[in-house]
Amino acid sequence: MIKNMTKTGSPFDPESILVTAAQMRCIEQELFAQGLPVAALMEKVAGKIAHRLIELIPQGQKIGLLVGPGHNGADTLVVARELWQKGYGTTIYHPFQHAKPLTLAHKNYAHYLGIPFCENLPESNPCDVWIDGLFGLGLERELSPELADLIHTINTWHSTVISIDLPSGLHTDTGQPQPIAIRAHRTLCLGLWKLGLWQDVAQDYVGILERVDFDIPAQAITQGIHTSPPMTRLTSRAMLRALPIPRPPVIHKYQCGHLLLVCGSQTYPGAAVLAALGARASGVGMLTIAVPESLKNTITLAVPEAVILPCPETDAGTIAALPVALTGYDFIAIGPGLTRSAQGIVQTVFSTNLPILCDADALNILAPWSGQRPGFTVLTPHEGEWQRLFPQLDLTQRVQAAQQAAQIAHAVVVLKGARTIIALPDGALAVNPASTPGLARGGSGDVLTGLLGGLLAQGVKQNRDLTALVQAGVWWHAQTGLWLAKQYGELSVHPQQLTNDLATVLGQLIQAVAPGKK
Ligand SMILES: NC(=O)C1=CN([C@@H]2O[C@H](COP(=O)(O)OP(=O)(O)OC[C@H]3O[C@@H](n4cnc5c(N)ncnc54)[C@H](O)[C@@H]3O)[C@@H](O)[C@H]2O)[C@@H](O)CC1
Ligand SMILES: Nc1ncnc2c1ncn2[C@@H]1O[C@H](COP(=O)(O)OP(=O)(O)O)[C@@H](O)[C@H]1O
Ligand SMILES: [K+]
Repeated sequence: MIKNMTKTGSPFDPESILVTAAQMRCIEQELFAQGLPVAALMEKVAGKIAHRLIELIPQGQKIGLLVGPGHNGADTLVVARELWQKGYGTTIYHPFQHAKPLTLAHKNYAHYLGIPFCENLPESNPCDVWIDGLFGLGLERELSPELADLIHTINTWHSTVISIDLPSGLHTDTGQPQPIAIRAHRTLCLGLWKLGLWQDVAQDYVGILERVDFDIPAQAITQGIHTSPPMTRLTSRAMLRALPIPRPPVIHKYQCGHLLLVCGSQTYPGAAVLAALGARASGVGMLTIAVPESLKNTITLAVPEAVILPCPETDAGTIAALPVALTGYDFIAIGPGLTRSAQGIVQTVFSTNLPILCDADALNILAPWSGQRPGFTVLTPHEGEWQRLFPQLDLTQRVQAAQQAAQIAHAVVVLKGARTIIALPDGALAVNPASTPGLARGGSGDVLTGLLGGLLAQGVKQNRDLTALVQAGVWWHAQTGLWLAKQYGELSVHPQQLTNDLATVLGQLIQAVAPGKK
């Protein structure tokens, strides 16, 4: 019996929680309802922001502070006061006629202190650093042309911009600019990570992402998020609870899972090799690879430990049929390099109730998606495959689209990209927060398919949390790319290199989080 789909990420590790604007508001309201004065929270939060800014900004730098009408602006006024009193040259830009009472109070006090105010931006950039406190999670409509203009000007000045909570103009939940947004060098996100900051579209705006923790009590977090399926951000701590899959001293290879990979064609023999090498890196106990019979030698040379299933092939060199019954395998991964003419075997595998992962051409053959299958199913589309699979789901809202697809297909949907999203049928969502554009090349996904297939074969055999392994595999794959990019540059992240380094990089990742652990 396959273990129920559950989520990783401790419920109270703030680093792993993603919230919408509405959830953050709910959490804040709980704090205020339980007696924490709004102004007290603001002082605490803004004090922490100011402390961080003093670490980041050398004395003597001229600082411009963009102050909005709400509490994002109020935070920034408190920061302006603290920086001013520490001797920084600060100027406040507050192009608003109205403001919330607390914002007004801090504005009056800043005037009383003699901090210079300006209504409008000057022609040329007067500051070394800008603090962006125009809007945070309260942005509720498109920016007016005047405000869009102001943001455009700041962006054209290319000076250092540090955004408070979110880059102003960015939608808190979708990460979409409304219609423009500050391009920050660094974003100091307050309290809990906002969902929008981790979307592909936001990556051009957020810069370096830091979270300013302000000790939100666990019960307030629970109260704010318990009514919706959890949304988590994959953290090393959580992922290393699932990886590496424990391997007791007395174990034999079949207890480490048996994966069947159905892949390859004469057109794409390499996809089968890369997927097989990805599976090897996963530690799977037994690997059987079904390929067109003409590829048998190629695969054997590349992956001598694999059992090859030479399949009858079409004139075009694609798999015509599977020569055996699909029994004895713990998991099946199908797709890499099949070409779209392998409909027969995709339907054969799909119509079983076995646990499977569909990638690449298996997805193209199953597109557009219809129906559900009883077995545990993982789909790993990139945006191109997505458009064929779920043409009705709007990809500009990646989060909602992934959640809807997971429910429609009753599958774990891995929507790959710069920030890969993993959605579950129950609506739970996880985002992989770090990767490298070095992975944006053909073959990276084939490696991921093999890696996930191998992990899931082990997971099924040992009755582990399969969705935790999908998340951990996505994280591991991206972290290995990131490690290579940092060590040797982005061009070093080619798929073969990835397969060579997955296992050793996992060892490094473990050492970084838990020195001494094997
Ligand atoms: N946990 C947190 O996130 C905390 C949040 N705080 C700050 O409070 C912020 C949220 O404060 P608010 O709810 O006041 O929201 P904002 O400060 O983000 O701005 C909302 C204000 O801007 C106006 N507004 C919204 N969209 C507009 C548009 N397109 N054009 C012109 N005006 C627009 C609204 O009418 C409202 O007055 C957070 O982002 C954060 O900076 C802090 O007070 C402390 C804790
Ligand atoms: N810009 C990017 N930044 C980080 N990771 C990326 C980026 N583009 C793609 N990736 C990752 O690289 C892999 C590409 O997979 P895929 O598109 O399926 O490759 P292929 O099908 O050619 O093997 C995915 O894991 C994806 O998350
Ligand atoms: K902001």
